[in-house]
Amino acid sequence: MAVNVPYVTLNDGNKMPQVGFGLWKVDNDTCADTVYNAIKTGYRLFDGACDYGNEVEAGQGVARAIKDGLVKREDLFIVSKLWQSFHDYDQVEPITKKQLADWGVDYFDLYLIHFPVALKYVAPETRYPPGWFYDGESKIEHSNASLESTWRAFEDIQKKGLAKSIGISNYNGALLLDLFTYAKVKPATLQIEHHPYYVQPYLIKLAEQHGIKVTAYSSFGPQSFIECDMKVAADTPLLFDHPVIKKIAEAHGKTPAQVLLRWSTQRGISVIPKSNSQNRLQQNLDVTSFDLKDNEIQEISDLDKNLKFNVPTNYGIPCYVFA
Ligand SMILES: NC(=O)C1=CN([C@@H]2O[C@H](COP(=O)(O)OP(=O)(O)OC[C@H]3O[C@@H](n4cnc5c(N)ncnc54)[C@H](OP(=O)(O)O)[C@@H]3O)[C@@H](O)[C@H]2O)C=CC1
Ligand SMILES: O=C1CO[C@H](CO)[C@@H](O)[C@@H]1O
Repeated sequence: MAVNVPYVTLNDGNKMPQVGFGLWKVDNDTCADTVYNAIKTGYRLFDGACDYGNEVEAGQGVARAIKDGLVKREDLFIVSKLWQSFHDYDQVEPITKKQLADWGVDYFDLYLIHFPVALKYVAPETRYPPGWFYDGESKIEHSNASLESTWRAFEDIQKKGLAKSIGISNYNGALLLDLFTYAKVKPATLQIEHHPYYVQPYLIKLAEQHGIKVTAYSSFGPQSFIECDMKVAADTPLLFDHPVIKKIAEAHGKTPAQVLLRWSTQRGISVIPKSNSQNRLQQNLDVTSFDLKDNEIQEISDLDKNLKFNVPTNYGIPCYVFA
């Protein structure tokens, strides 16, 4: 049976499901079916990106669900992101339109600046207009497109109705404060890495003080410590194996994954887990049927190690803006 998820109200009045489905690492050949099944299971928010390379297939899943009468377009909340190589003011509207065409829809519910670092690919290319997408061989340079001009382009695509809400991802506190000096429209959401090993309480507080809703990505933390600094990993169990998480999961008769998602949603933070398994997809959606006690939330928050693992390397070009 499909599960109903709660909605959060954004600072522009739009309503966003608090639990969504993340599309990173969803294979192209299974993506349409995965999205279709997720809709059937009750997912209404899909978190995509140009960089994930599966927006066409995700759109096919959406189109099939609409054709079969499972949902209407307005029931869905489609999120996409601007990739780093499209930050120039003049690139933003054309690439947004290209991504909308890939999805087969005429507006995004939310469009985000993916990373606050502008790049340019100096190369011929295949998938996008010349120089617009990485071909695996070209030279990459930093671009001098300012974040202010990219945000201005975002405000303009919102005015044109291409995105109902606009937001940012991977901004730190300093970049957020800088944005407040020039933004006419405040971001509706900030999407960041957020799990018990990387809590970022001050950044979250700053966003909340300015009415910006936070979305957590990588809610389960690293899946293997090969992804992290091994020195940190030595005394750091995977979150699914952590005794505190396991103890709380057992106390509630839930899985560690559900506890990790509930730790965020109960504090007003949205989540976008991805799963290729129908069973896990179903269980990740059902995160609000239990409440953690205040001391359990605190115990989980106390696991913080300031351990960020999702650091984009972008083929050797520095993109690290985190403190
Ligand atoms: N803005 C940004 O820069 C970023 C955004 N994102 C977004 O966030 C989404 C989620 O982040 P991501 O880093 O992929 O991490 P997730 O937190 O979604 O973790 C995904 C991993 O957890 C496994 N998993 C999922 N559900 C369960 C469960 N119930 N029990 C056990 N294992 C489970 C999945 O395996 P399996 O599929 O086998 O179930 C997969 O290996 C992305 O899809 C993307 O949309 C992610 C990173 C950066
Ligand atoms: O969103 C994403 C998930 O993380 C990856 C690695 O940092 C990014 O490249 C990707 O765009």
